[in-house]
Amino acid sequence: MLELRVKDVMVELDKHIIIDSVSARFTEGTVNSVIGVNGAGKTVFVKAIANLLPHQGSISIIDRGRELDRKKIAYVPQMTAINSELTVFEMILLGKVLHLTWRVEKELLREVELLLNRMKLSQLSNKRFSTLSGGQKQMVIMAQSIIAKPKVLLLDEPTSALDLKHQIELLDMSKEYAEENQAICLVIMHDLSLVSRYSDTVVVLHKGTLFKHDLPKHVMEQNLLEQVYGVEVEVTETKKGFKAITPLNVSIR
Ligand SMILES: Nc1ncnc2c1ncn2[C@@H]1O[C@H](COP(=O)(O)OP(=O)(O)OP(=O)(O)O)[C@@H](O)[C@H]1O
Repeated sequence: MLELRVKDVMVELDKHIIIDSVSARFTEGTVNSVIGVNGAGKTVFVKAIANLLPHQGSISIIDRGRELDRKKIAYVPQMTAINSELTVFEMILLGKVLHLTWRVEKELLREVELLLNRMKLSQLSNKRFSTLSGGQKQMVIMAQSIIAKPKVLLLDEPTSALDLKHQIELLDMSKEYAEENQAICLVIMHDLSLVSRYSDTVVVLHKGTLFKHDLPKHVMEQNLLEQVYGVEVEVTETKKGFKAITPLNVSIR
C-alpha cells in the first residue's frame, strides 16, 4: 500500500510562519482536496510537498515499507504560470522527458496519441500551446503530468479555467488516474460542491494550520464552513447523496 506521509511540516517565508506543524496521511487510489480561504496556505503547503519550497518536518512516500524518491511527485501549477511555442503533442511528449533520447521510440508516440484520444484532445494535437484557450491549456498540462506516471499528483486549482463539462472530465480523469496507477492526487479547489462530489478526503487549512482532515461528509457541515470561511452557508444534500453548498451572506460573527 502506497502512502504519502506529511509530519509536522512547517514553512517559513520572509520571517513569517506560513504553514505551522501540519501532519496528514494519504493513501493510494484516492483524490484528496485541499481547501481554505485565499491566503490560508494551500499553495505553499502543496509546494512544500513537491519539495519546491524549503520546509521543516518530514514528507515521505512509502510504498510497501520502502521509501520512494520525491521525484515521484508531480506539481501542476495554476494555469497562468505556463506558456510555450511547442505544439500540444510536443508538450505532452515533454512529460516523458526522462525517457527521451535523440530517437523517439514509436511506443512513446503511441502513448501520447492514446492519451490525447482519451482526454479528447486529438484535434488540438498540432496546435501551438500558446494559441490555446485557458481551459485547453489546463487540460494539456494535466495530460503532460499524468503521462509521466507520478505516484503523487499535486494539482493547484486545476478547474479554475474550465467550463462545467471540462471540470467534470478533469476530475474524473484524476480519480481514474489515482485508481488505475495506485497513485495519490491532492487537489486545491475552491468549489465546495465539486470538493464534496470528488474527494475521498478533505484537508481544511486555516491560517496555515490544519483545521480538519476528514471525509467530505464531516467537512461539509454548516458550522465548520461558516467558521472557516466567515460566510453563512446552506448545506443541502443532492438526490445522489452529495453535499451542495450555497453561500448566503457574509457572516457577522
Ligand atoms: N514566496 C513567498 N514569500 C513570502 N510569502 C509568501 C510567498 N508565497 C506565499 N506567501 C504568503 O503565504 C500565504 C499563503 O499563500 P498561498 O499562496 O499558499 O495561499 P493560498 O491558500 O493558496 O491562497 P489562494 O486561494 O489565494 O491561492 C500568503 O499570505 C502569501 O502572501
